[in-house]
Amino acid sequence: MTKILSPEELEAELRAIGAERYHDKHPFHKLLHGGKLNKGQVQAWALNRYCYQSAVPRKDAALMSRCYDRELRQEWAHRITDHDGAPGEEGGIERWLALTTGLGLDEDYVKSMKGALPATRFAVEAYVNFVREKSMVEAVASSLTELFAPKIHEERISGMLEHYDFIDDSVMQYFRRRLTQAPRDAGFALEYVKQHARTPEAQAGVLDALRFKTNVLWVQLDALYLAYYDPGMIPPGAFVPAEQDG
Ligand SMILES: O=C(O)c1cc(C(=O)O)c2c(n1)C(=O)C(=O)c1cc(C(=O)O)[nH]c1-2
Repeated sequence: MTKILSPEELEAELRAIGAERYHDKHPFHKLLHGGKLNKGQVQAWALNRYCYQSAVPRKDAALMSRCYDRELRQEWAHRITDHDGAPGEEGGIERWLALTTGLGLDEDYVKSMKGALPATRFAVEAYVNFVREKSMVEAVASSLTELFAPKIHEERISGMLEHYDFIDDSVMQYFRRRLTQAPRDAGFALEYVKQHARTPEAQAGVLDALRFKTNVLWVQLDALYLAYYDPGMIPPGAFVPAEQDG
């Protein structure tokens, strides 16, 4: 029989999952941050990652549509405008497009997602569906990878600015903004999960939700690695970097 964990023990288990499985451990991220990729490979990463960015507000809207707790909705709502922006105000998706445009990609092509890898599209849609279908506490727990995001964003800002002459500070604004947004969001989600997962079954569910989400992130980097690094197996229809970019 599984025993019930105290809120502190549950937090420790959640953090252990991040320490073992978060995508900062993936070889593709090490290549990206360490300056080991060429411009075409960085373009491929950025245009695939656009799919994730554009799915995040949809998954947050899916969560809100099923939520009967007004206070939770009140707290969750800003996540949508953080990404989509408000009228006259820039959001995360526009900041992401500043990065892809700065890398020389056509905005309409990026937004069309036509060049994205099949695995990227399946993975991000699996995240939206997970949030649509699972319990509220599992849906909230699936966002908890964000507990581990600030460290990777710091590494990305410094690593990419240092190593790539085609990256400058103006296109890294997306990550700078996330340095304050992610801890606030993750802190709230962690408290919610600690308070609401109070049976062994619910606790097993939230731990699995976080494992699921680390897989959503990991598999996207596996696909980038195989298509654009080694062995260079680009699926039909996916983005092909221009010759001069390496
Ligand atoms: O660059 C990254 O490695 C990274 C990871 C994650 C994450 O851990 O899910 C998010 C983000 N960035 C991010 O920028 C973001 O807005 C975001 C929202 C969410 C979420 O699950 O609601 N994760 C993430």
